Amino acid sequence: MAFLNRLFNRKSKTELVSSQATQQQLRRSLTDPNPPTIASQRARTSSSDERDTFDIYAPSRLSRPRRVGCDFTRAKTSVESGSVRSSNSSAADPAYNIADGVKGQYRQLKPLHRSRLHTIMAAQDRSSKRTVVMKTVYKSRLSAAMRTKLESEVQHLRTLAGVPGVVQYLNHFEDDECFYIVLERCPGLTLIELIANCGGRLPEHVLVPYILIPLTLLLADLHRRGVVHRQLKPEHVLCCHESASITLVDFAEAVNAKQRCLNNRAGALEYMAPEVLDKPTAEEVFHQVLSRGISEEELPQYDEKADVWSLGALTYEALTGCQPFLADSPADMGALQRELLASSEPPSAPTTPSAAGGGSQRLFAGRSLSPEARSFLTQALQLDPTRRPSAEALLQHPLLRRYWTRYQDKQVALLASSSVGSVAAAAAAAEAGGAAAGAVPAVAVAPAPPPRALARPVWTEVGIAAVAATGSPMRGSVRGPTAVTPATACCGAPSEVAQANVLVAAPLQFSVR
Ligand SMILES: Nc1ncnc2c1ncn2[C@@H]1O[C@H](COP(=O)(O)OP(=O)(O)OP(=O)(O)O)[C@@H](O)[C@H]1O
Repeated sequence: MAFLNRLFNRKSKTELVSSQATQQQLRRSLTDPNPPTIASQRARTSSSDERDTFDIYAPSRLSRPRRVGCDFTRAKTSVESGSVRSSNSSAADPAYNIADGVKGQYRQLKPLHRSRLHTIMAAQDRSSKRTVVMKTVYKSRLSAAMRTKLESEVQHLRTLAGVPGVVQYLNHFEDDECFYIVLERCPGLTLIELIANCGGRLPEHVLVPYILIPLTLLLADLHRRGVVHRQLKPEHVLCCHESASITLVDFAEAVNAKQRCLNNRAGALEYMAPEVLDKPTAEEVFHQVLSRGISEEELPQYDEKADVWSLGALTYEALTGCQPFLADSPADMGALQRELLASSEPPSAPTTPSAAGGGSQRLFAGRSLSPEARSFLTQALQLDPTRRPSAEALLQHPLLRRYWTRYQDKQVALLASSSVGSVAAAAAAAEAGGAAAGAVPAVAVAPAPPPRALARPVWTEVGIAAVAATGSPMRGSVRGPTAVTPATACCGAPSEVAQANVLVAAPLQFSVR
């Protein structure tokens, strides 16, 4: 933990600003033979950061071409101009509705990130004083397809409200010029910043228990719900030291595979799975369906394994400091992936990590990775999605099992640091939820989705409830991320191991609405 403290504290000293430009620079520094230090990054941005103006990433300040910035003046003055629409409470309808004055509820603080289409601002809710993030999307630059995507993002964020690890949706509205989505302001650093702060790569003992395990748990949870994120990359994973949690942002490309076909290319090229690379774009799908009269179901599909590939690419980058695959086009990327993974052998059984990773020589050449890490990457980066394990199966991988105790210790430390009030509330909830049955009671008291501020304590409290109601603290050994479903936990004998598993599996199991 001391090591993590040092990593995260560096952020406050350097005052890194999350932005596409900064993050590109960070990534470049990871692959540079002579990477600029964080201090030099700071020197490059400090004068503008201190001014806290809208031009902090003016093109002239960047050594590399970037997309043209937005017209912030217009965004700023739009507060007063025209009507403002706000969301209603119906989760089924993400339409932006009229409600004058909603935008005035938020005081814009500073930009965190901007692209051609939108900007992401830190803002403050004037009534609650809560710091939030406001995604402002410029209507004039939005195509019909993009608007649909935006509505789908809101829909997903609302459906996933309260799921630990998913950025919390707070509000959405529009005025004449922009759409606005208000989200919780996730604390901490993006994974790419964390990697940079750590000198270019993360040690396995930091990455696996604090980031990879929670991220794999979250993916397994999302996939169980049918949601495929499709844009998993280090910039979208926010890592918070204080709450020892990760948060996934940007659900713009997310799709619920139970409701919609996954047949179009989406996501960031560097993290895109081979089976996604050769798919048509959303526009091409649209035209194919229109012009050829075929239904979407007839087009080639892919599934949630695409996220598992991205997880593998992200893990490789975090451990080595280099992106595994870099190419300029989907075709080149496909060829590169095949070339680097050509010698890949069928994945070894998860129980024999030392035997795994024998293939993929080119990808791993010169990389110092443990046998378990090589095995994990070999499996997650399987070219054939049918041979790639699911996120849930990866939870049983030796790499994750090796650090499971450390992950669990972190959860127990969180339990210990929870307030007395939380314990009392959780114990009361446990009692109300059937603690009298003597079985693991937490299952019966899975709480309603909480406000995001409570998202982490939810499963913590559930765990506390389990411990409090059974009178058994975390004593027994934990066998790892055994998939304990509420049903099996209820029916099975409430052994210490079962309790511990419920506690450990809580982030995965108790977030269901
Ligand atoms: N809720 C949030 N809390 C804190 N920071 C955030 C939040 N949402 C986004 N960010 C920051 O803004 C950056 C960009 O966010 P996001 O990916 O949603 O925007 P984007 O324009 O869609 O990015 P891209 O298109 O490059 O993927 C993130 O990498 C992160 O640094």
